[in-house]
Amino acid sequence: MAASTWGDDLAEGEWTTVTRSGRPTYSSPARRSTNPTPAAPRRVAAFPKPAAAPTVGEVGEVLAGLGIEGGSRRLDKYDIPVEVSGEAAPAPAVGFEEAGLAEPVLRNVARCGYESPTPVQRYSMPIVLAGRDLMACAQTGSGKTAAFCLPVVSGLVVASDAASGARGGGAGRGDREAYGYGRAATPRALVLAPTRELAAQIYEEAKKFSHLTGLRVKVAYGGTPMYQQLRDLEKGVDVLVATPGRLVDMVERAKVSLEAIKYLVMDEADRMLDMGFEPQIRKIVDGMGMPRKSVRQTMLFSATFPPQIQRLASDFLSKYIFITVGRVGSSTDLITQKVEFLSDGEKRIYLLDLLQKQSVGSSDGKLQQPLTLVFVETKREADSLRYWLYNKGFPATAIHGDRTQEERESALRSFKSGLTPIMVATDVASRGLDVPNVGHVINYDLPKSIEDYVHRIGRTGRAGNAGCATAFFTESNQPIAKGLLELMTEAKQSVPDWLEEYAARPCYGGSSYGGRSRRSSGGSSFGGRDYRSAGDYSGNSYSGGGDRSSYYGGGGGNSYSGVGGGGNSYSGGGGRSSYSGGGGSSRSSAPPPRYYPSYPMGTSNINASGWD
Ligand SMILES: Nc1ncnc2c1ncn2[C@@H]1O[C@H](COP(=O)(O)OP(=O)(O)OP(=O)(O)O)[C@@H](O)[C@H]1O
Repeated sequence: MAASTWGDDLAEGEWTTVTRSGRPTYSSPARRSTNPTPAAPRRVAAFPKPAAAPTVGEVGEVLAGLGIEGGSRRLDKYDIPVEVSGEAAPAPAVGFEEAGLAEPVLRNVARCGYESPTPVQRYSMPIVLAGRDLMACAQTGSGKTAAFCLPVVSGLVVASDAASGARGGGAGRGDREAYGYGRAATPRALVLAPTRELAAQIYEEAKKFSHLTGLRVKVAYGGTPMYQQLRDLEKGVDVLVATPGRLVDMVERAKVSLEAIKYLVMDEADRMLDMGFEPQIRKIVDGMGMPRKSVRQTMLFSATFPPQIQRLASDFLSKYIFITVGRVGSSTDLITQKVEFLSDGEKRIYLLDLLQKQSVGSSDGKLQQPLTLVFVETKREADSLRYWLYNKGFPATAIHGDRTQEERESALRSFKSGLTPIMVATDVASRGLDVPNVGHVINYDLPKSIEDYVHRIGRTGRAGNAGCATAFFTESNQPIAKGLLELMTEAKQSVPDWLEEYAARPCYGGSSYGGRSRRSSGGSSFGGRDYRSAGDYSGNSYSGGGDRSSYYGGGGGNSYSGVGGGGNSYSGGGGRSSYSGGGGSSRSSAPPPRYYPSYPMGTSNINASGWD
């Protein structure tokens, strides 16, 4: 192919992403049709959907290509356990209307095409609307953003209406009149997120939920000139979404005041309170004029909440309610997980093998590739692997902290659109990013902590869709073996014998692997059970730890039994590993836990003789 210098600049029309028909249907992103919008229950115009690469059904084809059955299953109902602890927790809402959201917010929910709330939304909305603090642990892709945005936006709308009523109607929302050029912006809600891309994503969601409410939603993150963001803030802000570093900078320059904060939300809260961010977070919450915890309302959300982080987080909360949705700190059942034992030297060849197997060839020589995220440990490796893949004929882009913000955004756009369906990433892309229809997450380098693994694989299998994740395990990953074994067993995945052996070995290095993190590495403490009830889960429980909540759909009783269901062989070449997915935890007895490459493959797109 006539490759351009970089994956991001890939010439149009050369590659395509997987289509339902299996035929190559590549066209420029501008011409590509958008996914059908689900029927809105209320009569309002739906928000336009951005052009996205493959559809849900198409991801199913990817899984089928990898030998996994049932991948395209769209779940309408999902039986999921919910646990609630804390004093006098409000009952969950059945639907958005029953939750008590303000009318304009309900219209925006309908515009988004959301028919019924997900479990984390059902439980969170009444808690937040009742003015309670909340720590919520819910699986990746389960709708946490709306779970905090909707009640916060609704609360602000109601407060603004009350204030404007007290003033005798009149102008606008809230204390808009108090703003002016040169004055510090005084948001009433602050949402903190650990990465710029996640802040930008939450901002877009919050804007949708605030549409036609009169609320002003603004965003502030680093890597872009501050003056533009400041000019925007000077026009007034009700909801500010920010990364901690840029926010501290703005407050120190007296451009933003935190004195009017009524709602404080930390998304990916366990990451935010990990060693790297904690000092900044403490400064923002305790040292920059924000109202104290009994005055403001504080909400912490994540898919993982190690007990030691919960303990730390409880400093910021007042008489809070804790909810866990889904199995404790686990990955979702929607993701079929597989782990391969490799040496470092085998990784690249194996990766090519995987990518090749999931490529679907077509009559005119074009290849189709599902959206695939490849996680590596270092920025250098991200660049190096991306070049290498590109030279092997795979359109890849990369995202990591050494790229400029413009490059990062361009990489993400290129990935989302399917122009470069492979994205090599460091952990900067592991949390929160919601890219529809990512079919495969490959942990080329496993992370040091099991929480990071949970978040990484959570980039697929989102919002009721299926996905798959493959991990490359090397000798040096032994510290994570125990956590991985527990996680995979709990998610009813096929676990190779060798992983059990590694998990049983004594692990030196303890729970602060590398000495840089409070997070757990290999142990079982990654979960989300309320640390206040450790060992004795009896007190103040709303549901008694077993309410089963329907997911993405009203009514009930359908229970989801796991992805796949039947011993499909994943690997093809060599036939060493079974990728059976659902149907109960199984132990596959793996012959020698080594990878024997099935190359050369004689494919049209890979220069099989040119591996390095
Ligand atoms: N009630 C709903 N009905 C249908 N789709 C929904 C609903 N709520 C959220 N979604 C969609 O589900 C997807 C995942 O939501 P979101 O990004 O909030 O997940 P998350 O729980 O924050 O995931 P992560 O832990 O990875 O950050 C989004 O595309 C969102 O639009």
